[in-house]
Amino acid sequence: MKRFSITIAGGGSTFTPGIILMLLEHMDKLPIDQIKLYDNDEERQAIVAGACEILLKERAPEITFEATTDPEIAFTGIDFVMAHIRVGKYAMREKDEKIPLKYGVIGQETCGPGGIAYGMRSIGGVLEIVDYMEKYSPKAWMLNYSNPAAIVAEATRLLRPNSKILNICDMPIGIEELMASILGLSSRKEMEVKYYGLNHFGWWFDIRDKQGNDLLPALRKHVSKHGYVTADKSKQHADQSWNNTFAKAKDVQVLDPMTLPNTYLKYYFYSDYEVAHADPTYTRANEVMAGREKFVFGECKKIIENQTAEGTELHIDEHASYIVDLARAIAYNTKERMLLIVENNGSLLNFDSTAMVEVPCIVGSNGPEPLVMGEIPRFQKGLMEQQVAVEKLVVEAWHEQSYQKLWQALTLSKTVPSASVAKAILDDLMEVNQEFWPKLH
Ligand SMILES: NC(=O)c1ccc[n+]([C@@H]2O[C@H](COP(=O)([O-])OP(=O)(O)OC[C@H]3O[C@@H](n4cnc5c(N)ncnc54)[C@H](O)[C@@H]3O)[C@@H](O)[C@H]2O)c1
Ligand SMILES: O=P(O)(O)OC[C@H]1O[C@H](O[C@H]2[C@H](O)[C@@H](O)[C@@H](O)O[C@@H]2CO)[C@H](O)[C@@H](O)[C@@H]1O
Ligand SMILES: [Mn+2]
Repeated sequence: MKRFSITIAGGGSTFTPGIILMLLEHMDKLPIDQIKLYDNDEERQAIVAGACEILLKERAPEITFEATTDPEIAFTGIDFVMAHIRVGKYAMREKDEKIPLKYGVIGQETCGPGGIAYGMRSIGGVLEIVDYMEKYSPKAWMLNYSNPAAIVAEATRLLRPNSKILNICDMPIGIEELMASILGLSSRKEMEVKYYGLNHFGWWFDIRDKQGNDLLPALRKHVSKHGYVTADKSKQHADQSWNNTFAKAKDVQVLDPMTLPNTYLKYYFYSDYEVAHADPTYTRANEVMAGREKFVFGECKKIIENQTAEGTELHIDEHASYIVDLARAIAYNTKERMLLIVENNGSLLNFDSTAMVEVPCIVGSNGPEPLVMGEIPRFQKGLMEQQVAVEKLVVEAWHEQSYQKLWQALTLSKTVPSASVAKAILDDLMEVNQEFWPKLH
């Protein structure tokens, strides 16, 4: 049986150890010959890599392991690139979140001005990795979950139309796990869903069990009272801020009680509430640096110091097993049904055929085949048209180095109240992003 060679791009990510542990757990489904870590920050990656090397030697010595900052070494002889880079790292995420809040506007990683600023940084980084992959391993596939996935996906559609890249997000997966828990099902895989939207901006409109029974009414009843908060404490997020987001889905769902919403719609429907409840001096970036980053890097350092991973608290990121499902779909033509971010091309009948939408697809060796989700209602269509225009304008702004288009993008974002506020935020963001954005004219 063929064993696969994988490069993790963004090797120094807080998610790398959890994903490697997850890959080890699923070796029966996707046998691995080699794992390489690639990052452009040697020092940061060295800590994660040092720990992963020890962990792999102890738990799967048959896997060859290497960490590098050299693209030729990283991308030669591989089958898959799993990409989770964060251009500008948490220092820039903090600025993305805090600058808009100064103007009373949502400060969030992927929604509103913060997501636009992050998109302007990510496009170049992701395209560079696609190009390395195509140069050194032209048959490989890139499984991308670097954010902001909506903007990154539009950039690859427009600027690398023939590349073998699949854009995927774990947020619907996380929410479906909560739905399964709410329904008392053992796994989200017991549900078959119909969903439409853009990344971090979508709705479930049909959810059934394998016998075809309609599960939506029971879920709607629960969400209208508790959002996606489930009684099973083991399924709840460790961070209160995430649990607040899951609870807020209760208010988001009211806008269209016939569907179930993605949680991040709260930033568009309840911007005033979210801004009022944000601390402009301590945002999610600060929470993540003090929480996930400190924990992961602390544990990695302990492993290196002790020269063993025995007793480590690093844990498997089981919900990331969707990445194995995706790799298997390509490798073994499994025809798995998965939500991916793909070119619409008629999946949503009354929507821009060139928009990158999030819809169920059948995934096989030749990539994804989007399923037809039909016509979308006027409310969602209006919201999505506005948001997809923002995303396309950002990509055009990056490509054409256009200040004007980026200003339009910010002005069009539902989270921004006026063109003058958009300009003030843009000028501040441009100032701190000089190292990362193309020069705008
Ligand atoms: N779509 C999803 O479902 C999903 C879920 C979780 C996280 N993410 C994304 O995964 C990414 C990583 O998140 P994190 O919180 O672990 O961030 P992190 O900052 O801990 O890790 C990102 C790594 O990328 C590296 N990097 C930055 N630019 C690079 C480049 N041009 N080439 C190679 N490496 C580069 C950084 O040095 C860093 O080590 C983010 O984009 C995040 O938004 C996506
Ligand atoms: O603020 P962060 O860095 O913790 O998370 C941002 C990411 O959020 C999503 O992933 C969530 C997931 O939806 C949720 O269920 C839970 O399990 O945590 C995940 C992140 O820790 C989202 O899909 C990503 O794109 C974001 O980067
Ligand atoms: Mn996501």
